[in-house]
Amino acid sequence: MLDEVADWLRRRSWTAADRPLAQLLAAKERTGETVSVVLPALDEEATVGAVVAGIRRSLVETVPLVDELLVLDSGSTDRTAEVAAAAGAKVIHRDEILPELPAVAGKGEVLWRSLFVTSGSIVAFVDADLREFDPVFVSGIVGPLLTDPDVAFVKAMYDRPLDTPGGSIPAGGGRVTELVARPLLNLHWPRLAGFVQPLGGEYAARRSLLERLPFATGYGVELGLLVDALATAGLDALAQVDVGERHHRHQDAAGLGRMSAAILRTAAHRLPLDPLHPEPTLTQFERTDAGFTPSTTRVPALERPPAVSLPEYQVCPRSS
Ligand SMILES: O=c1ccn([C@@H]2O[C@H](COP(=O)(O)OP(=O)(O)O)[C@@H](O)[C@H]2O)c(=O)[nH]1
Ligand SMILES: O=C(O)[C@@H](COP(=O)(O)O)O[C@H]1O[C@H](CO)[C@@H](O)[C@H](O)[C@H]1O
Repeated sequence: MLDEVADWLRRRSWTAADRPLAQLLAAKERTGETVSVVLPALDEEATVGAVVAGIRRSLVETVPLVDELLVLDSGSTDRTAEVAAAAGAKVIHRDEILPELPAVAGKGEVLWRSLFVTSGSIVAFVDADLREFDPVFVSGIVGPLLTDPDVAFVKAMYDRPLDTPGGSIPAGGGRVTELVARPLLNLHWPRLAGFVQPLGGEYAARRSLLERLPFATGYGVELGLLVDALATAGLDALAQVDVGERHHRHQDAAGLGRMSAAILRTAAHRLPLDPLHPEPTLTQFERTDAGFTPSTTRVPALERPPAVSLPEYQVCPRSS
């Protein structure tokens, strides 16, 4: 892990408890910041209501942390819109936004379009397929943006069990994160190796940053925004907050394959042109009593030349 990342982990990695709600409300009052929460939703009738109700009850009605709560309908064919509206969200269909620019399918498409129909100086994105949702997912990621003017982009970090019909497998979730995104970032953007959940769907940022970034229209949006936020705002403007444990609906291997392809394409579009690091490493994280503890291992990079290029190579007669 780069020294810069180890230092970043000490300065820009927090827990939600580090900023009590009262502190956030006072900061919001003082700074005049406004908060929009956006839920991208494609056929989420089973879960969107509880997520919306949780945010509305805790962060709109009980305390005025959230000023705008929007469900962006990504072309649902179920009752997502009705359920979300009944729970108290504003609901806008992607086709209602920029009709002269026909919408394409994808999560990133609706996150990008949400910027045209929201007004908060801070925008927080929250998946609509979350289960056991806790409003701290929102207050945790919004907190640093209210109290630290130097921070512009905040990712949630959490334990990610894999919930199966047979039970919950601790740390089994985040499969594309562990198999695709984390290796990609460590190899090509090692300054982002400190992010525990680089693909997490819960993150918040200043509008003044988001409006200057391109949005990959598909599942590459999280990786693209993280890489571009680093390039645009610098590592010190990025942060992460531990908000506990995340449960969500899991896709099958085929779905994760399509997601991985989108992420790899988004990364390929941004690959830095500088030479590959001669001794790359991979930093992974484990939840311990001290929080998310990093462990770094070397990535084998040595390649042997073709055998024929060595004089020692004699074409040995094939043994019968
Ligand atoms: O084309 C899409 C794909 C996904 N989503 C939403 O984006 C969030 C994350 O998508 P998903 O749950 O499929 O990703 P996963 O969490 O499985 O990686 C969910 O609220 C989806 O409803 C969306 O709005 N449009
Ligand atoms: O992190 C991951 O590996 C994937 C899949 O998670 P699971 O293996 O189903 O827990 O989930 C995330 O990735 C998507 C692409 O960035 C995001 O859009 C989702 O919000 C996030 O859940």
